[in-house]
Amino acid sequence: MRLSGALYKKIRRYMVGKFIDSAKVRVRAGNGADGLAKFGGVGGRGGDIVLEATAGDTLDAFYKRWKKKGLASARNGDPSQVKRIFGHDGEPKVLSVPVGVAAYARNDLGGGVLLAELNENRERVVVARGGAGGSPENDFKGQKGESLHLQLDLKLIADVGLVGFPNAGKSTLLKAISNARPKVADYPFTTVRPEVGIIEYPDLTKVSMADLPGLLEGAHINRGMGHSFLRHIERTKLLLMVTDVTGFRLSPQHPMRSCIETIVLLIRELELYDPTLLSKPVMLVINKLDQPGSAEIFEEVKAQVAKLEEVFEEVPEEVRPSNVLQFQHVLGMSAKDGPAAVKELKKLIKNVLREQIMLPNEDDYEQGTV
Ligand SMILES: Nc1nc2c(ncn2[C@@H]2O[C@H](COP(=O)(O)OP(=O)(O)OP(=O)(O)O)[C@@H](O)[C@H]2O)c(=O)[nH]1
Repeated sequence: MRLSGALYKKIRRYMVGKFIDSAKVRVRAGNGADGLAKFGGVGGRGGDIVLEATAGDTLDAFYKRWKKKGLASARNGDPSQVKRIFGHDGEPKVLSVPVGVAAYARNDLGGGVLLAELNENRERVVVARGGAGGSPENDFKGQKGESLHLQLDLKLIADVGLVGFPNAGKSTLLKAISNARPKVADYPFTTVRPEVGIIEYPDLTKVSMADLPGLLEGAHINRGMGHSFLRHIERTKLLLMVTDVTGFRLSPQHPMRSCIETIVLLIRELELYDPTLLSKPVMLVINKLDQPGSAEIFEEVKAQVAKLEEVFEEVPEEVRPSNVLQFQHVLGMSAKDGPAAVKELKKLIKNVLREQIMLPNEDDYEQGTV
């Protein structure tokens, strides 16, 4: 096998998409207003900072809304006056965030404390409390509102993570197998943000599957979308490697990779990013079997992946993965043919996950720390 050539050649800029799965903003809740001691008047309470999950909202939009200002603040309470003895409370500030966000209060050491996770549309959470109004309890002195550095992380926890080079058919597969309706187009990087679909089974089992943007050679060094989404793979229970039976070529300036080469390169990328990733169960889907001549290639590749150590021996040292991977299943299909074509895959996914259920769930965020 020839794998030399410009392996880490520069990727054309316009092809490199971006998605934001983490955003920061400073928040300041309103201060409580002073009370009027002489008449026993109570000052208004400061407004809270509230996060509200909105389906369809994105962290990109949140980032754009707040990046310039950098600070979101709620209104202070109104003081108690002779005319209005109970001062009005300050309006809360409601910040719209995407569903699936985890909110952390950052500390000076760069760590953070988990404040809340918003997993339902319209779910609301107060992240900074407005100060109490001045009253006999506090000597009629309005209290300061809380302020903190807020970090929002898009928490993508899916059971299954689809990985593969661009254009392998991951979005098409997700569409065929789940309720997700991702955008599919005939050019690389259609998937610019992880899309999650739910696979439903007749026995009501539900399995979530995330389509992660196409991996690139060099993703481990943050090429393409690199780390930003490899991070999400860490939290999945099962990896589904999707390859195009006809191979992959990023552009005419890049070398053509055969199907088996893309498999080796994918293993290498995942391993270089985090060797423990490959201790998860991995299934291999060889897609686009409707292409002419693909049946023979499929049989050949199937035989090769059964003896990966022999394939690795032929690979130049600089791209050779260190560990031989054992795929749980190797499946050929044409995702384009829709749900019937992925029936078998659907069954296998459930079986593999069933076997894994005995394992501890390492995927969740550790409560309280980031
Ligand atoms: N012939 C054939 N084409 C397919 C099949 N599956 C997907 N395609 C086509 O391949 C192209 C890429 O499919 P996508 O599903 O967008 O691929 P992807 O892996 O999600 O791509 P990225 O978003 O770039 O990572 C589209 O034109 C699909 O119609 C298949 O089974 N057979």
